[in-house]
Amino acid sequence: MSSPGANGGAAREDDDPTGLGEPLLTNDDAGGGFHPETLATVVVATTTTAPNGGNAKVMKGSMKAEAKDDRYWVDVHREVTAAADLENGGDGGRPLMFREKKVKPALLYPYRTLILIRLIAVILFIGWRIKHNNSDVMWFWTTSVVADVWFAFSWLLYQMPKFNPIKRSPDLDALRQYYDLPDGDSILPAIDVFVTTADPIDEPVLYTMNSILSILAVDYPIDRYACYLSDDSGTLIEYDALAETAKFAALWAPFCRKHSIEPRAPESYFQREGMIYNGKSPSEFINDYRHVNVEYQRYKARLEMLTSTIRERSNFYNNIKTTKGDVNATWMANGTQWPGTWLEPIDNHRKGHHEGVVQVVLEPPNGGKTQHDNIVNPLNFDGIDARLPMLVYMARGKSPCYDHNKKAGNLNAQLRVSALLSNAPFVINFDCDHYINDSRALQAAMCFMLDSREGDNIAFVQFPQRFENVDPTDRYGNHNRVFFDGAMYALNGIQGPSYLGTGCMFRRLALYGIDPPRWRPNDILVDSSKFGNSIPFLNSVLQSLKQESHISPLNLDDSFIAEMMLVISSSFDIGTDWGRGVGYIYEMATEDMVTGFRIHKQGWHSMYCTMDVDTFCGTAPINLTERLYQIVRWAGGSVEMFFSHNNPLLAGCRLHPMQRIVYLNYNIYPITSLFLLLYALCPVMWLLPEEILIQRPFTRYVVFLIIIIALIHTIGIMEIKWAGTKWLDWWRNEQFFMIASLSAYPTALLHIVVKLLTRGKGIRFRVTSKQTKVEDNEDKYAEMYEMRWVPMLIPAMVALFSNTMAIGVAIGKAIVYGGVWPKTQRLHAMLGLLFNVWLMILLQPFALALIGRWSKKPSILFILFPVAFVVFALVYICVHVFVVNFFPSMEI
Ligand SMILES: O=c1ccn([C@@H]2O[C@H](COP(=O)(O)OP(=O)(O)O[C@H]3O[C@H](CO)[C@@H](O)[C@H](O)[C@H]3O)[C@@H](O)[C@H]2O)c(=O)[nH]1
Ligand SMILES: [Mn+2]
Repeated sequence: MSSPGANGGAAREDDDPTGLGEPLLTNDDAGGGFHPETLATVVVATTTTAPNGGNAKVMKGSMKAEAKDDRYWVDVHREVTAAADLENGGDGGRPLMFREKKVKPALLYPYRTLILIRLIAVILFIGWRIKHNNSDVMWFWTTSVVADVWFAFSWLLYQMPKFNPIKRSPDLDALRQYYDLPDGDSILPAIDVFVTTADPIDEPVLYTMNSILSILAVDYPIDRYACYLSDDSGTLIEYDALAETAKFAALWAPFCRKHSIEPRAPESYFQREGMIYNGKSPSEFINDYRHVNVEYQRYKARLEMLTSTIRERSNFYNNIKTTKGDVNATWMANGTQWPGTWLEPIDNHRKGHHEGVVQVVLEPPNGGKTQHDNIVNPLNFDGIDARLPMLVYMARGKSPCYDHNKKAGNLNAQLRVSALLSNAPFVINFDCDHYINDSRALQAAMCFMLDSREGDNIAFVQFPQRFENVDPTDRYGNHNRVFFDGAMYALNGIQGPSYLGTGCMFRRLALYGIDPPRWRPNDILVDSSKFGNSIPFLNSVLQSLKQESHISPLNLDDSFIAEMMLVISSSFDIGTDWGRGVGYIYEMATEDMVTGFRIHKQGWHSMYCTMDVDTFCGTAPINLTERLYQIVRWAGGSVEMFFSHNNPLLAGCRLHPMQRIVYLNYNIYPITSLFLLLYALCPVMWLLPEEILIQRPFTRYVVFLIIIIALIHTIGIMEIKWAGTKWLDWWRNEQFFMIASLSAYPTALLHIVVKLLTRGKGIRFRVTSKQTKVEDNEDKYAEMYEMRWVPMLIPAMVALFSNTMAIGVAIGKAIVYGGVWPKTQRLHAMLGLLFNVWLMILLQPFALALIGRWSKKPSILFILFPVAFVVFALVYICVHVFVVNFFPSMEI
């Protein structure tokens, strides 16, 4: 295993810090050999000028990240005897490789009790409302009681599965002990790593390549994993970029291994400041760093030039190789025509209509230490493994006649190509904008897959999604911690987390629709009606069943290439089980949730893995409209699932009852928005001349509401304690639920209704726009301040506007009538306003979005809103005076 320890042993331990001109560290330890583990804290930081003119802060000390606040968790000790282990399907000799924690009883029991208390309070409340069916508007009363019943029901579905949260973390030492051989080799199983990209413009190549670099430099036996990039645009840019990346990786990967660099995505690495040096060659570090940084800048420049490089090259070849009048082809560097999309698109060479492409960019390492004999490395990589894993570019074939099934189709094509080339028993997939932030990631996932207790029953190991481009106040709730931590820890205590689309390692067999060991029949049908018509692929499935894999020297002869073209052709899936019972599931806007569901319903388990350092990191849409589009897709996909054969109510008995409730909750939560929409428009009642009350006695009603809302918040506060999130995360979640309820959720529901009525297509997968390059001086969050108008924003606009107006009118009315209103009416007005203000606070991020660049100072709302209230109050008073004088019979 190429762990830092393994490499470092052979690396030179030259600690002389003076070579840098300034002392790097002043610690007694330094003289007698540097032991990073023993240095508790950062020692001394020094600043050297990096070649690009920026400053590279270098620190030395322990990388041991401080353990996150574990005050609310206790260890679960599960002693596993060899016999029990065998019973569980283990091999009796394998160690336990992950640790489990559960919430401390001192927090867990009060938490559960409060949930029960709230449930009772809600039942009493609804009972009370039904008993006192006194309202000024009967239809509204009825609707609101139905709404309250719905709220209670959906909240219960949401809260119930959280009765037993579990936190799991990998034990990497145990893994090393068992899988590292004394000679430095390793017997870890093979992994196929997938990256998907849809387009080089919408998804900047630099992000994708950073993701690839982080994979090529990951800490896993180099000959035991392979990396596949599947490019849905089929452009030569992605392929050439990958070739450039392979060249740069020959420098980057050994540099990372030598100096234990984290993270191993260079763009993020070079941007981060104050990193702690944890490698074993500090004296060579600054020099190496400078060199690699210069090379990285050059590599980036080459990536940026790619379009023009390809254009010039193509012009050259078109001039010499084709006669006038011929179409202008796009040419590869080796002088052959690119089979995919061309710069000047024509039929068969345009996006959505082209042949499949598979190009092996890096062959599997041959076992020797030098893979790139032709590349002379100027740095001293003695004793460092400078090899790179196998790297493959692919683009599936596309034709206008067939549905491509978006990301799911892309991943399935990757599954098949990798089956032919490497057929690893485990696969892990990444979105192109997510990279490995902790190089131990793949080992971490393995700790779960190979654990002797439950390993064999685990279909997938999901890691949290973390984002690095989000503004510090997380205005649009992008971090989604309530979901990624709260909800996922909770699922960990049942059958396991749902699949979240990226950063998830699968057992290949589970993706193939094979049952977990407990339920696996003796003879499994592997035939073409299920898996498609390719004999080599069917053979690979049989091999997988025997847990065999091969990353061996490739024999890319014509028949093999033809076979690869077959399995990625646009029609290969037709008439097979792909996208239904096999692979990632089609026909849903969110392939992730439904794929996870399909696997869970077969009885497989999944695990949620968290580490001290964020394992993976990605980007999120920080523009409100983009964010809402994403929500429409997620919500739409969740509801769509209910109306498909993947309805959780129809799933067999292998699905845990609580897990069923979890999926049911995913299916129905967007419906809640319809009732919220209704309540949000209530303030319009202020515009009516008379006092209108939904429920009488109104004061008691509001008191009930306050108690129930306060209980939600108290439960929320307890939840953030065990989930380890911040109060702001939770609050943003509340706010964003309201905003989405007035925009994205109803839109998603509308889509589904139209789909069901017209039997048409569902919500399309609109690729989330990625932040394009930000110039140094430019505002990093410029995207956030940009308002993009779309019809889906209308309900939220109306709610915000009518609330503002209602508060203004209410103030006007209080001024006009305040003196004559009876005391109870004054109280009612106060309580009603409380509701308005509450809604406004929830809609605050939306209000900020509306004012665009002005929202750079969010406190401006404290001026804008009062001004609006005063204006509306004045308008009301004027209208009132006008009406009183000229239309005395009217009342307003
Ligand atoms: O036709 C397509 C469309 C998308 N993708 C890829 O799918 C990934 C995710 O797309 P993105 O637009 O970034 O979606 P997000 O909203 O950011 O993705 C979230 O939501 C998706 C489900 O809706 C999950 O699949 C993702 O993992 C999850 O991060 C990217 O790598 C794309 O390249 C394709 O390969 N082909
Ligand atoms: Mn994304």
